[in-house]
Amino acid sequence: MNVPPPPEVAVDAKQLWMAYPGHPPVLQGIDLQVKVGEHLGVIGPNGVGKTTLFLTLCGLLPIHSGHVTVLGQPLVPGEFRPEVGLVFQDPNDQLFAPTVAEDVAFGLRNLGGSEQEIAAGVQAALHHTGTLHLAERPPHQLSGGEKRMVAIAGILAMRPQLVLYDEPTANLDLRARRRLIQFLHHTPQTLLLASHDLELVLEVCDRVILLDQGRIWAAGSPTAVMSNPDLMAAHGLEVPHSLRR
Ligand SMILES: Nc1ncnc2c1ncn2[C@@H]1O[C@H](COP(=O)(O)OP(=O)(O)OP(=O)(O)O)[C@@H](O)[C@H]1O
Repeated sequence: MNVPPPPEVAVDAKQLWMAYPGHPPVLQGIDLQVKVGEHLGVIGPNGVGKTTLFLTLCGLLPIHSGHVTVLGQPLVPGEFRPEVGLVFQDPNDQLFAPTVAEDVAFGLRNLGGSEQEIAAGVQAALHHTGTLHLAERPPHQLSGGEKRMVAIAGILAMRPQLVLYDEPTANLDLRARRRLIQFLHHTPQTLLLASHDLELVLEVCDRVILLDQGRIWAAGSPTAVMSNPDLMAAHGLEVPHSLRR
């Protein structure tokens, strides 16, 4: 049997346009390649299309025009791809089961497999995210930081190769944020990370794109892009403290 080689490019978008029905286009000709294993930051002011880009790349929104492949396969809107995981901006959008363990098991169960395999997958994901001690707790009683890590566990349980994190440090205290940065820094998967937390992007990402009005205005190393005061100011952003002279 001929097994195709694993893709080297995790995301390949050419002239991607997307518009919500009855509204002007949000994504206006995005050209983007993300290599397998890369950690890509997506920065830009409010409302410029970061979340829309992520939802589109996960197949949750229809494409208006353009050509996109994800992990070597053409993107088909509406198709569930367990190898592509999205961690939502608000963990409350993701967590709904009566216990943390059941929540983390949900996606795995949809993939099939024995109860033993599901239990092992849940244990591994909880362990990996440092949330094993929360297994029997109801998700709605958890703190914001705990919810975030449990939401991540639910995605990682499905063993994705590409994970998109939308504002992962929103509402986290300093300690939870630091723990998450360490976690993301060491994550082996290809990672796309949209955030207003520019220090997070600096610590976690190999490369960054600056999105504004649905277009990419700059791409390069996080230090090079984010230390450019004119570029940052032109797009309503500030050079992060650690890059100020
Ligand atoms: N369901 C929808 N219907 C119509 N317009 C929408 C919808 N969802 C988002 N938008 C609009 O699309 C644009 C891009 O929104 P999006 O959430 O992708 O921006 P963002 O860059 O992630 O913003 P933020 O940094 O504030 O999270 C905004 O103008 C928003 O109002």
